Amino acid sequence: MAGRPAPKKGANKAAPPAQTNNNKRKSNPSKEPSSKKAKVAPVAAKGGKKSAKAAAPQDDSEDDDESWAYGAVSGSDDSEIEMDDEFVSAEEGSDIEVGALNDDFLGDEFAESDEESKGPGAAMFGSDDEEEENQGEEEEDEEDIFASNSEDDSDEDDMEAKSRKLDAAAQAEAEEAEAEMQTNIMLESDKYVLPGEDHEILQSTDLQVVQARIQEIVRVLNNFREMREGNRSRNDYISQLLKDLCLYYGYNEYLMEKLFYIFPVSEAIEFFEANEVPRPVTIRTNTLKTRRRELAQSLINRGVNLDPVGKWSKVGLQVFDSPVPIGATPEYLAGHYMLQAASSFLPVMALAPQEHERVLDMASAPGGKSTYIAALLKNTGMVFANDANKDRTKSLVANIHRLGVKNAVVCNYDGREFPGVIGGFDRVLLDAPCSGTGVISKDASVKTNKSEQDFQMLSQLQKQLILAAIDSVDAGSKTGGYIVYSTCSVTVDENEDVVNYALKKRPNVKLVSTGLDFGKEGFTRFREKVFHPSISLTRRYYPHMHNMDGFYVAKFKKVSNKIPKKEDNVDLDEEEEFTPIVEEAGKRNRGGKKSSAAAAKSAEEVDQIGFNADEDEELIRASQAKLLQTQKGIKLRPKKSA
Ligand SMILES: C[S@@+](CC[C@H](N)C(=O)[O-])C[C@H]1O[C@@H](n2cnc3c(N)ncnc32)[C@H](O)[C@@H]1O
Repeated sequence: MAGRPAPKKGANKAAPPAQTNNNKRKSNPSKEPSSKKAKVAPVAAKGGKKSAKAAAPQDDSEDDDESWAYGAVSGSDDSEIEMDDEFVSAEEGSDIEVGALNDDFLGDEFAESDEESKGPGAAMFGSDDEEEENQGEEEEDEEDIFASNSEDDSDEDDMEAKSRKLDAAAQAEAEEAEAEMQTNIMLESDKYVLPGEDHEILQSTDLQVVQARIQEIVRVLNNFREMREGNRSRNDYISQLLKDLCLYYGYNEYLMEKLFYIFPVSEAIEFFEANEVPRPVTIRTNTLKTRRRELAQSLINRGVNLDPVGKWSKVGLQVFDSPVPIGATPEYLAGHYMLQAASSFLPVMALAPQEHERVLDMASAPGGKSTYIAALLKNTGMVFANDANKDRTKSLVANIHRLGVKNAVVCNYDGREFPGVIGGFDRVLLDAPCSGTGVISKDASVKTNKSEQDFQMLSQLQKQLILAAIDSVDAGSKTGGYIVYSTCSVTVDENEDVVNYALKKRPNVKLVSTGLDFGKEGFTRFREKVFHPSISLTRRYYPHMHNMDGFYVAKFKKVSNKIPKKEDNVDLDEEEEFTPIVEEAGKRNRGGKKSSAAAAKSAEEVDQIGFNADEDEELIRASQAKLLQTQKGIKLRPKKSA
């Protein structure tokens, strides 16, 4: 990025749906295009339109849902129509725009190109000066012709001179016609000339120009054989495109490259464009206190304009607009709902906790998923809502109270210390700390604040946490034995790579279907990487495709509590040496001292880690006794050993 000006402010801002056209990002008023051009969003008008419709994939037939027949949900139509109009203009304009931008671009390009090496464009477009000169000559010629026509004294010399002039005029006209033909040929073939490295246009902060170039390059890449210039390689175009995308959308180069290769070219741009548009506001009905129909009715009575989030959820509502702050209604304060992104319902739905189970939510603050788990358990069983960040557990506790959750234990451990803290869960959710590349529309700082090192550290942490999550589940659970891993990131390093690592390190788990009936399959190959074929069972969610935050969900079934020893584990490279997670946690825990009972065991002893019911019972009893003694002065007699 050396020497390149900082991205324009507007490029970083998440624009509201109705503002996704490039007017928002215009930086050079002197290059203001026609009104038609200004309406065109860069390639992703379609994505924007989807966003504007605010429809999850299964939402289409939601209108038919008779439970909503009563709904005073007028107004949603209006907003939709308004947005549609906006985007229809953008789409309608796009065809015309391509040509128009092409012209504009070529004009700029060739006006600035080296005189000596005038390309085809030099002949086609000529400079302003040349044009004036030609025009002057033409006028002179015309005057001459008319003057000569009016003269009576037509001697031979005069005739010859006039004839020569006529020939010259005809020749000039023919050349001009030829040049015009060339112009047309150029437009028809759509050859796109990349700017040279030293070209001034590379430094341009005129986002209009950058946007036009993005469109052109995408067009070339989509029809490379026909449209590429000379023997330019695909990489030449892609490297220019990546620079332009960084400039236009305001990402750092490292992240841009990471995200770009996840998608086919055009789709990548839809993704980046969708990140500029906020996702719909959604809430989750707290079924511990109310039902969705009742909640919807109460909110509608307050003038809130809403709809079910989609057929895939029985508890979600999408709020289009509200005359009252949706985070401060009496229903909110009474705990009838949680303000929660639609994507964040998915891992809990995949986890599918059953009544009376013991569930661990390993990274749970502020508790959107823990409280959903508690609701699905109908306040039976137990949810251990853990988070390593003590400050964040405050909002977790507040939400647990507000929503009337009575079966939760809040704890504050590094997740990697499990199952040393407590194990033998029926199900574990690991909604892992991640880079947040799925929620850029909410937090644009992600575009620039993550380095390569951050990604390495995150993926390392995620790998350690996923092993701890697996080890905390009891494979013998009668109803469960499941682990769900999720992130709000779309990068492969934080998703498929982590899951693949877990499969390698813990052959006692296998992937199973998430039970979610939409979402894209996880990658089984990505660039040079090849993953376990069962990773296709995992699911990816994208803002441009599902109109929800970018998300990833994987579900494992633990088939045995026995962790294979190193020698059984055929596929490990040196760096991935097998160490039971409890031992690792013990070392890490409090300056290398093994603080938990299980962590104190040697690697041999923890052959069969997972859940040790007696040990847990001991720990719980000891902690209850301590509590009774300190708070109520009651001293329990120690339990007689058998
Ligand atoms: C994606 S957020 C969790 C959101 C939460 N599941 C919800 O639905 O409200 C990730 C959480 O992981 C926590 N975290 C980070 N490192 C952790 C660790 N080593 N062990 C446990 N939690 C950790 C962060 O404090 C953060 O609250």
